[in-house]
Amino acid sequence: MNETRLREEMAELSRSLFARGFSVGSAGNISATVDDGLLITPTNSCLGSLDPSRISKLDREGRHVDGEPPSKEIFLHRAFYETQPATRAVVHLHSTYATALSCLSDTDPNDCIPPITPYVVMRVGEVRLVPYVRPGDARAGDLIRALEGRYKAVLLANHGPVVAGKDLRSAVYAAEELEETAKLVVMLRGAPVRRLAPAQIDELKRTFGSQ
Ligand SMILES: O=C(CO)COP(=O)(O)O
Ligand SMILES: [Zn+2]
Repeated sequence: MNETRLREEMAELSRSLFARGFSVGSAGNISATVDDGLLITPTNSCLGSLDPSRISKLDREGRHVDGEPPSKEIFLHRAFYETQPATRAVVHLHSTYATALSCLSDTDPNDCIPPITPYVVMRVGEVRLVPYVRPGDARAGDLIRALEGRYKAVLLANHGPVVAGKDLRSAVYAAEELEETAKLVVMLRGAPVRRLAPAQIDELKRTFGSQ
């Protein structure tokens, strides 16, 4: 996909997320790689009304070369690209239910989202909790790098989800799947939930791979 089309797709998918309440105000940020660097939503921008031509562009060394100033979470996004060669897009939201799980003190930090449906296994996988740092703190990048690329999705404690994908649409769909599964997890709190069995999870991985 060429850069012009990718900019348009970033604005379209962002608008769709905003329209459905996955992001409010100026919360959240989205990035995707291009041949000579990466595109990322401008800091303090509203995902509901991005101007494709004003999306920030950084070169391969991380220098701001075009558009408005980049999201302050650029460290977070770059850490995913640095540790996951197949990742081409990263989506960070403050979507309600995933953020709720990121605030609950009894969320298992190694297994924030249990494998309760096939699609969360196929699109998201295991989700790790990343300790709290303030929004825009470069240490978020260090915390992601310490995971050595093992997780496609994480929850930032008391903040929200971050999801990586092989392209922009995959990352957005995975972020939506994560949010809807988080909603189920919150709805089912206290109820005797049946997780998918390890053999069922293996079958999904064998059949569908990592999509
Ligand atoms: O979600 C956000 C911070 O965590 C929004 O920050 P930016 O507006 O700088 O992208
Ligand atoms: Zn945020």
